[in-house]
Amino acid sequence: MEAIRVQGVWKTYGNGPEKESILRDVSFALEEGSFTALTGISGSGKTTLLHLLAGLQDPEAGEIFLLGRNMREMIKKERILFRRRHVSLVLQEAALLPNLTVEENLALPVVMDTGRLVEEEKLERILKDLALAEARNRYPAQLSGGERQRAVFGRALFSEAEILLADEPCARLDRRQSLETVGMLKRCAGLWGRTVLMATHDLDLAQICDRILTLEDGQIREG
Ligand SMILES: Nc1ncnc2c1ncn2[C@@H]1O[C@H](COP(=O)(O)OP(=O)(O)OP(=O)(O)O)[C@@H](O)[C@H]1O
Repeated sequence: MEAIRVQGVWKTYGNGPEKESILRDVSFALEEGSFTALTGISGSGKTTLLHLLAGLQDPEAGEIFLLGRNMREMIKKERILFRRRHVSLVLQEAALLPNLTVEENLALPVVMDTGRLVEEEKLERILKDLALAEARNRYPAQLSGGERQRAVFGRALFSEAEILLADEPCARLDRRQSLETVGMLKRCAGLWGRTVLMATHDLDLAQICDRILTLEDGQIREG
């Protein structure tokens, strides 16, 4: 099944002569469980596209289907709740709460949101799969950049959102950490059956993914 379908999407910024269409009739689909890189030069619209998928912005034209549901056909409240449950925008490491340990950072948002008790078994598995078991009781300031990035991803996995959108997750990591992190994200996404779209300007990192989509002149192309 398709996790994401984008059909004829347009996004324009500015007014009058300043008006510029960043996305022009963009269409593509991502299969469930796939790990895709979204590449393109700076300013090509990668972040804009992720924000449209996450619902932080709306397209002027076109349709966005998530898990088979057309976002345009939902009323606003329903759309917000749907995205909150099914889509996670994996932000940078800074998004971790500094006064909480790794395991608290992973589990607390879900516990607070749903009122459910922490599912210990699931927590253990995620900590293990992301090589964070030893770091579970440490605070974000006591982690390496790679560990922090994995913890942010772990939180998204714990949330059960089927769709993970990551914007330059390795921006602050060095080469070795970046390659390791993306390799781990890919394995984890596969193990946990999540659909991941990762924006990156780094072509070496993109090569690790199952598929590469490139934004160029407002259009998307394969490879
Ligand atoms: N809110 C906004 N208002 C006006 N222009 C915007 C806005 N957001 C983005 N832009 C412009 O749209 C273009 C695409 O920006 P976007 O951030 O999506 O690109 P990107 O591919 O993610 O770039 P980078 O790799 O540098 O992060 C840029 O030219 C940017 O200046």
